Amino acid sequence: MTLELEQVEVRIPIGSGREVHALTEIDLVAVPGKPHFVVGGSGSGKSTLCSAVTGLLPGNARFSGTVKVGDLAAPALWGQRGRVIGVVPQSAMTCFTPVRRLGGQLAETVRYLGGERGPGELLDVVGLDRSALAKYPLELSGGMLQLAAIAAALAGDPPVVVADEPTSALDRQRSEDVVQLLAKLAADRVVLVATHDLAAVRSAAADADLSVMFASRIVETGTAGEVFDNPSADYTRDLLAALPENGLHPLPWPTPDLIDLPADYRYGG
Ligand SMILES: Nc1ncnc2c1ncn2[C@@H]1O[C@H](COP(=O)(O)OP(=O)(O)OP(=O)(O)O)[C@@H](O)[C@H]1O
Repeated sequence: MTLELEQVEVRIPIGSGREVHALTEIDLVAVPGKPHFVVGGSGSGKSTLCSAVTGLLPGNARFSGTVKVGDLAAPALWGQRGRVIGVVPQSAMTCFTPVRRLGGQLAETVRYLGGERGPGELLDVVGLDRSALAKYPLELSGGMLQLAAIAAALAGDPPVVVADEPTSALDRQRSEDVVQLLAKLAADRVVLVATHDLAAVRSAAADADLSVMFASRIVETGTAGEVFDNPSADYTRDLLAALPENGLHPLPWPTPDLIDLPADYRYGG
């Protein structure tokens, strides 16, 4: 099953007739077999794109366009969160209650979603030792907790998994481990990952698909290796040059806030 976005737009009213142009003319196709990463600067729209897929947009957001998995399109798709779309949150801490052991929480999630794999099998899939089942969330490290959150996202056997900044609380090595795990999980399901962590994508998943966002639009899509070695958009070139390992050159053009953004706004003015 394929995840497809066609001409998706999201506008968020902020009062006095003004609105944030959070997503504009988004076309994206993510397929099983390789992960699809979405990268871009802060405020470019990565999280909103994830939310447009998972149905977790702000209540007052105006959505238009098509988001579908196979024949199931939003908004009906959004009602199948957990079963058709598994969600890995930015902070793993927010998806578990601190007062119950991990095993019970995972078992309850599996039961609720009607999943076929039990908590132990789910931990096997993400490479977390089964001893974690007897622990409280606060007894697990940040990296272990993020793996547990990925296990929870798989509890309903969804054909699509969406992860919004799954490495933002992790150090370099743990980030690469998580990106590698998500790439592995993409072998037989769609995996869409929003991240600012270009370095982790580069080192862990060079044959992944990559979309680059700037100011609410996707400005470039290709395989990660191609985009890193031969970027076609000016914004991608400048973003890569701004990485610490490339000399930390600041972006020469400003990043706009997205309030009432003119329709013809493009990087470089
Ligand atoms: N609930 C909201 N109300 C108003 N504006 C919002 C809301 N949520 C997001 N935005 C705005 O939408 C735009 C896109 O935000 P989004 O969080 O999707 O970007 P991002 O690329 O994920 O950024 P970051 O990497 O900083 O998380 C930003 O201008 C943001 O301020």
